[in-house]
Amino acid sequence: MAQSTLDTMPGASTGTVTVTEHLNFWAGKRVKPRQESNMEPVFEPATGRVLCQMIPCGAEEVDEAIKSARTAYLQWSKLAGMERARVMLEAARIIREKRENIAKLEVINNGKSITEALVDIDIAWQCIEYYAGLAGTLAGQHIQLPGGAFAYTRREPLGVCVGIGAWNYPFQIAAWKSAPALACGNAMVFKPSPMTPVTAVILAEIYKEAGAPDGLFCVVQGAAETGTLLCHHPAVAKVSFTGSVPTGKKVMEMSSKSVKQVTLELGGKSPLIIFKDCELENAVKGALMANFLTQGQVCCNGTRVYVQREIIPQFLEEVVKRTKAIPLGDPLLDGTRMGALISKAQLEKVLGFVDQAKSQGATVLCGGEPFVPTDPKLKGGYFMSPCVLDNCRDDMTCVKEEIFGPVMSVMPFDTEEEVVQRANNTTFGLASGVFTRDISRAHRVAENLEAGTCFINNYNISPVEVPFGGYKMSGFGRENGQVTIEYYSQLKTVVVEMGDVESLF
Ligand SMILES: NC(=O)C1=CN([C@@H]2O[C@H](COP(=O)(O)OP(=O)(O)OC[C@H]3O[C@@H](n4cnc5c(N)ncnc54)[C@H](O)[C@@H]3O)[C@@H](O)[C@H]2O)C=CC1
Repeated sequence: MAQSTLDTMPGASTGTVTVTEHLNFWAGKRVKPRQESNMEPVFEPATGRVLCQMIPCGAEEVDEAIKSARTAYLQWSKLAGMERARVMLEAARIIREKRENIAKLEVINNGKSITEALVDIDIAWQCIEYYAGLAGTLAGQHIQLPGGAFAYTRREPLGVCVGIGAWNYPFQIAAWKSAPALACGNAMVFKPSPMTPVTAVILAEIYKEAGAPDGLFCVVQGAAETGTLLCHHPAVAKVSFTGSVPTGKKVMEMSSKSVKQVTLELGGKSPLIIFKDCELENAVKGALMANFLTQGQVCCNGTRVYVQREIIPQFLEEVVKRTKAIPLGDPLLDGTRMGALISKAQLEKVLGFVDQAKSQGATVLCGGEPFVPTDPKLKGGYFMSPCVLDNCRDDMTCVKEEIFGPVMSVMPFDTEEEVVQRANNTTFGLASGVFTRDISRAHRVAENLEAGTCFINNYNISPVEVPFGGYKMSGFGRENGQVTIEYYSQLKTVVVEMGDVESLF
């Protein structure tokens, strides 16, 4: 067998890798794409080189993948939870074994730093391990009825589920969606973002190696057209989507045609509120964690930073000092803490937001410019210096819209009541954060913020045991935590008569 790209990772460095293997996966193997004429180049963000070609799946291929998933589902759904758990635990073990190679390939395709990618891969196997633990606990209820009759409920899978992923956490999203799906007895067909096609197929290989039936986790490549085929397919029971609000709305609309269940993880413009009684150093660290992970391309980022007026000077001084010190450059080097944005278009879009902020009256305290590393191989990369904007107002575009880049907007506030009202004045509601030493205030603010998550005295930690998802236009349904079992299963009621039928007729 030819050496896989993953096996070449130990010696790989930025600018050296080309992926030529097939990136579709169903019926237990990688599948050659049919329509090479529609291929699109995929770039390595740190260099701007072509990493591979993404060749979208058409209707026949989507149909084949779904049929293959359906076959696997019929077998997998009949296993006991503990039997499914065994396969999933083995998959988690294999990911742990290959974590460094998977993380490296993720960096080459996504541009984030290796330090972060390793965390992403760890969260991926932890998620699979967590749901493996829950697989054996799925159970129904027994309900006694008059005359010895009784009913019981069974928690059953939905069938073939579709996962549609974004490019910011390619491998982790595939794990977050497949782990609860598989634990409940479903099969999944996953479509990664066309910009990050290379690691989901590795997860498919790992599930197979772990003993999953052929077809249990399939990967189809493609963009909007392939996504549309998946959302319209009559044999699909559920779509779990991560991405932008406009696409999420389309997914919901398409899924409604055949009444498919939907989970939507959409964007955000989350508020981070810093009170003057906070522990300032932690608040500063929290603000950096809330804004600069994955070059700021994180849906739950706390990009509207509200700081109580009295501490604004100290806060800004410290935040700017630390932002300027973020090591930016080759994402595969251990010391790097910020890599390249996903694409040239994304870089230009983010720089455009900074220009617009300036024209609307914001002050750039640092960054916000294209960054050209000294290493010649990175000259074509999509780097920008992380940016802190001061003198922002709630009506500015940079404060209202999701930028999806390393841009923090800072605004003063005076009172708790005022800041909570301003924080909630958005159509989004994914996350929020508060820094204060006053515990009553912390819990009161958490209660009053309209968001799916509120971090108290920290930001952007996402343990797999904890539910994650949005309020308002940030979506619905949850990922992670016990509750997600409910989004990948359905309840059947079985009513049992022990006596004679009392017929009215
Ligand atoms: N909140 C989040 O987690 C994310 C937000 N975004 C935001 O969205 C912007 C655009 O990024 P995109 O990757 O283009 O996001 P997108 O929402 O268009 O794409 C997300 C996924 O949906 C698929 N898709 C696109 N059109 C579809 C359709 N009609 N039917 C089914 N699937 C479809 C894409 O191929 C991709 O796999 C970013 O600049 C960012 O602001 C992007 C990614 C993640």
